[in-house]
Amino acid sequence: MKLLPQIQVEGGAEWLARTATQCLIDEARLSPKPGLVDSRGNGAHHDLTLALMERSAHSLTPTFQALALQSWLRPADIALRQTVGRLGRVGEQAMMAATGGVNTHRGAIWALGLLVSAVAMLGGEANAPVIAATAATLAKLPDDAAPKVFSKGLRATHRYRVPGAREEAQQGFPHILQHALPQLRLSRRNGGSESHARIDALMAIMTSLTDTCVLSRAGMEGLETMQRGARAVLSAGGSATLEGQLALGILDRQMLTLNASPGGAADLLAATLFLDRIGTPYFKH
Ligand SMILES: CC(C)(COP(=O)(O)OP(=O)(O)OC[C@H]1O[C@@H](n2cnc3c(N)ncnc32)[C@H](O)[C@@H]1O)[C@@H](O)C(=O)NCCC(=O)NCCS
Ligand SMILES: Nc1ncnc2c1ncn2[C@@H]1O[C@H](COP(=O)(O)OP(=O)(O)OP(=O)(O)O)[C@@H](O)[C@H]1O
Repeated sequence: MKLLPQIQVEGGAEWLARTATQCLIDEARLSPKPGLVDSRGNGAHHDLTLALMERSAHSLTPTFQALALQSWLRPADIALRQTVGRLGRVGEQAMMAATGGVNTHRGAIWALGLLVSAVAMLGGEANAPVIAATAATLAKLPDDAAPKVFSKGLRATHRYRVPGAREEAQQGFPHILQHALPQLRLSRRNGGSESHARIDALMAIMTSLTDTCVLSRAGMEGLETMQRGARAVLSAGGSATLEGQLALGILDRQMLTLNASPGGAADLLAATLFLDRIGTPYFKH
């Protein structure tokens, strides 16, 4: 691993932060996403808009930059875990200040924050499996300074005995590595547009994620509807095909009827786009 002058570290951190923000914006604009905020509208959300999501994404750039700078070539230890936890909470405050108190990106700060830190720990250059494994090592460490809050996500994981956002990270983001990235690349190879490939990657996540946003709002019926509907889109040939688009339309209507929104899957799509982009390392530009 090469040691870089501070100016290059700062440039690398800035690039990581800008890339993470751009992935949040790309995710938010991508359409049509069932139940979620997209370029068409607010989906199942009454307090979210695309403009708010974009404002929130921009408010997080300094947080991602600070995470990258503080993590640069550092080992995964308790001291770094505490720093990352503190910066993540500062990011949540910045998000809340930018949105007037609306939760636009809590799950996304968690997933992308850990991945930005992991790339920086690896000196700015690594492949997706190594980055995800490094992020998992960090996520598994305890953060004693974390306030003991009983969140909606935690309540859903206890009630339904399923893994949530914490576990997804601690397991090394299996929905990104085993579902979303392979589907993104397969759909691109099959000649679909970039938007179709991204929608298919979202569907691949939704086929099996236990998304606590969906569970909190629509229970197990909502989760099963999401997983079944996403499988139907992919087995119809994906969103580039007419059959796939029909299945996607059905799923969209079902999610709206159930007031369900796969916010966790959306976060993991943004994180997938980030890992996909990091495949072209900054220092090789
Ligand atoms: C772990 C987090 C996401 C809290 O999770 P929890 O499940 O308790 O609560 P909450 O309902 O507030 O948020 C969960 C969010 O995760 C996303 N999500 C839901 N289900 C899943 C899933 N199965 N996999 C991944 N993400 C999911 C959704 O966006 C959801 O809104 C996070 O807010 C946290 O604890 N942050 C502490 C700061 C920190 O340590 N940061 C370090 C990295 S920056
Ligand atoms: N395009 C998107 N549309 C909606 N949510 C998204 C989108 N992208 C990511 N998310 C994620 O979804 C989460 C918001 O979901 P939700 O509104 O269900 O959370 P909540 O505020 O805890 O619950 P509620 O709105 O039911 O009170 C955010 O943490 C965010 O990271």
